[in-house]
Amino acid sequence: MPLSDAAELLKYYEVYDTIGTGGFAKVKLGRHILTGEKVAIKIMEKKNLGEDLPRVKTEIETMKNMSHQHVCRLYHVIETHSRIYLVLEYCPGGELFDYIIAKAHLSEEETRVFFRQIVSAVAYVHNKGYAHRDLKPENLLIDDDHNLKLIDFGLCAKPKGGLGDELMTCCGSPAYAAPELIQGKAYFGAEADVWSMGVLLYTLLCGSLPFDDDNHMALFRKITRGKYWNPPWLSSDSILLLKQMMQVDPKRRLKVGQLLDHPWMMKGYSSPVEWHTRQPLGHIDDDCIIEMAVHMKRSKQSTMHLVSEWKYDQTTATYLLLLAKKQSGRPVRLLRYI
Ligand SMILES: COc1cc(O)cc(Nc2ccc(C(=O)Nc3ccccc3)c(OCCC[NH3+])c2)c1
Repeated sequence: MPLSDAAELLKYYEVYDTIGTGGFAKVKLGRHILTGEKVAIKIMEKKNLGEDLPRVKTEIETMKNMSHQHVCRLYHVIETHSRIYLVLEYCPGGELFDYIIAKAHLSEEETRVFFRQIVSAVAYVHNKGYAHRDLKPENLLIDDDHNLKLIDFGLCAKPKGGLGDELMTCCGSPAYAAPELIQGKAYFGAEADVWSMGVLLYTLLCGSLPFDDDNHMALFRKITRGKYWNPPWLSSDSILLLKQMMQVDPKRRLKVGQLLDHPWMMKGYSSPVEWHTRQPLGHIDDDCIIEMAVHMKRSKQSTMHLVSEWKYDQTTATYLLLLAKKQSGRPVRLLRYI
């Protein structure tokens, strides 16, 4: 990578090998020097983004508003002459997609643990007025506590008038796309996300896609028909929930609110899905502020003020990574000798 671009990144991070290459981005492993915390660094060449640049800007603004235990966290945005770097939460368990493949399919119990986390993340995103629109196992990563983190808000939308407004752009992966979306009809993002979650639930329980075909048109026909095979190992409760989520008519489809305490979701649990965030954006942790104040030789007050500006610069990254350290039970300490 050209020195000038990398120099800004290398001021704050050690950069290791590439762990993923996507459409117009690649993801490398990294380590934040000051806290020692591992991170994922999404690297995008501006020249390759072309007309997708506005979409990336949208994703960045969306992520700045997201702080939730099941949403991958954005720590730092570095824009240089030719690149945009996103420093993101480290999720060493890899993709849920690979996890399902490795186990053929998951038990109903294990699926329920994961699916409650997915519903928690999606309910939070919807409550913020966004629809994700690209829900699939590839966009759910497993962190080092074996919890799921929702990633990739590149296709998410925030309709001007809130989720009550209809969307038009057709996007996401066809196999997970709702019938109304692939028919080019005006659709509600929240309803389309519920369909995709139904497809996701099916892949977790069955280890395959409910609607699949190499031929695009054949796939579209299957989705609009809405008929799929239920493997013999599915419980009748699972079959019912899948049916309620993969309703071709979006008005007959389950709402996210009904998922939170759905009987299938409650089996073995005593409380509905907790979708509120455990790390509200406004809350500033005292221990982290004090450690930063000492390190920056600033007053606690001025450090608190600086962090509260949430510029997603080195200050934001240092604060959030110190907080991550504290939440993982590691000492709230910055490297002294620098
Ligand atoms: C909001 O979070 C986002 C947004 C986005 O646009 C992209 C990503 N992508 C990420 C984030 C983290 C990882 C990661 O930590 N992976 C990893 C780390 C250690 C071992 C194995 C995987 C990431 O990985 C991409 C490759 C996974 N196949 C992508 C997050």
